[in-house]
Amino acid sequence: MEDRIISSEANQSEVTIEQSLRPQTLKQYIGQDTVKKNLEIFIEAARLRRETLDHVLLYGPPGLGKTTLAVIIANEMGVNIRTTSGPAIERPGDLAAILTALEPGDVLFIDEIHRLPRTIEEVLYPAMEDFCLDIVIGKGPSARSVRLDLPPFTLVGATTRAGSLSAPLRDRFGVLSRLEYYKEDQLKSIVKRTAELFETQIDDPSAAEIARRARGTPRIANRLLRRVRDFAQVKGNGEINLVLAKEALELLQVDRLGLDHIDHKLLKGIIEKFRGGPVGLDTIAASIGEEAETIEDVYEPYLLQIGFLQRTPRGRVITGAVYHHFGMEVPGP
Ligand SMILES: Nc1ncnc2c1ncn2[C@@H]1O[C@H](COP(=O)(O)OP(=O)(O)OP(=O)(O)O)[C@@H](O)[C@H]1O
Ligand SMILES: [Mg+2]
Repeated sequence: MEDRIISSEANQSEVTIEQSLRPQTLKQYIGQDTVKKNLEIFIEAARLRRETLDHVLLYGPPGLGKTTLAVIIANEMGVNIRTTSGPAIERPGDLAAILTALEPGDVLFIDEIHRLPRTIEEVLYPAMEDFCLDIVIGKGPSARSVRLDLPPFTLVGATTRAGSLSAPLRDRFGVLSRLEYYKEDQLKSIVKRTAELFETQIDDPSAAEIARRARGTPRIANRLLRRVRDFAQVKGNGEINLVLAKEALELLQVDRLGLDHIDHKLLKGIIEKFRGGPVGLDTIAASIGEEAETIEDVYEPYLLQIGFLQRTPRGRVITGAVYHHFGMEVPGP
């Protein structure tokens, strides 16, 4: 799969820059008002009672701010954060080592928690419920189980696929927060905040233009801003205005709704080869030479979100909005 400028996943070179852009407090965190309001209350209550915060599960598409929020939770609680991920924990011993090294009240952040092996999950249950570990010492007939007390901690789990989480694990989280795609004005605020951190001048219409094409995703908004800023540096004096912004975005081949050539290929393929559908996922996949799974996980979510594509029992269907977007006439029934 090729690299796309509008990919919602972080690319290798972005990791460091993203860290420097992360808001550090709930106040600085733009949007996600429901999630924020709830967390504010739970954090305040836990602090007043001098207790650890309940375990928190953050779920939602890539790039919406799950990792950012995990760091903020630790900051707001005034504790340390220890970060790991589902696939990084291979044996029960790995998890035991992490858990026993925690300080009382710490946040343990497990990213991609749906990829935790089942055997590890089982070690996690008593740790989450009673702050203890059951470990087996020795082998064969002389093996015995020992119970180890752990410091109280808050587990913050993040996943892009809440559906793949086992029910017993999901049930052990006290707070479940779903992150939503951002609205245009929220993304605009994020773009302006990032520009300020970059010490780059950007006018309002340009920030709005970038926000509109960012597919509801802060990660994409920040990435587009960086590319537009490069363009403004080379073609102008570094300040971003609407003419420069539009020219840069045109060059990046991101259209006014944030669609790129792959989206176009997919949508036009369905129009031209299947008269707008319904057409089965596998048929689409074969016709444009992509894996069905890639289409479902990577290409489709945003097209469904903006109402360009619908999933029906008989297959995928294009909506009238797509024809409008391409300046085509909507075909009759
Ligand atoms: N609410 C927000 N306000 C300002 N910036 C944000 C917000 N949410 C996310 N960002 C920015 O977007 C970038 C991506 O966020 P983050 O890494 O937290 O996403 P994620 O949900 O963890 O993604 P992934 O699923 O890929 O792990 C960060 O650099 C962060 O600065
Ligand atoms: Mg993350």
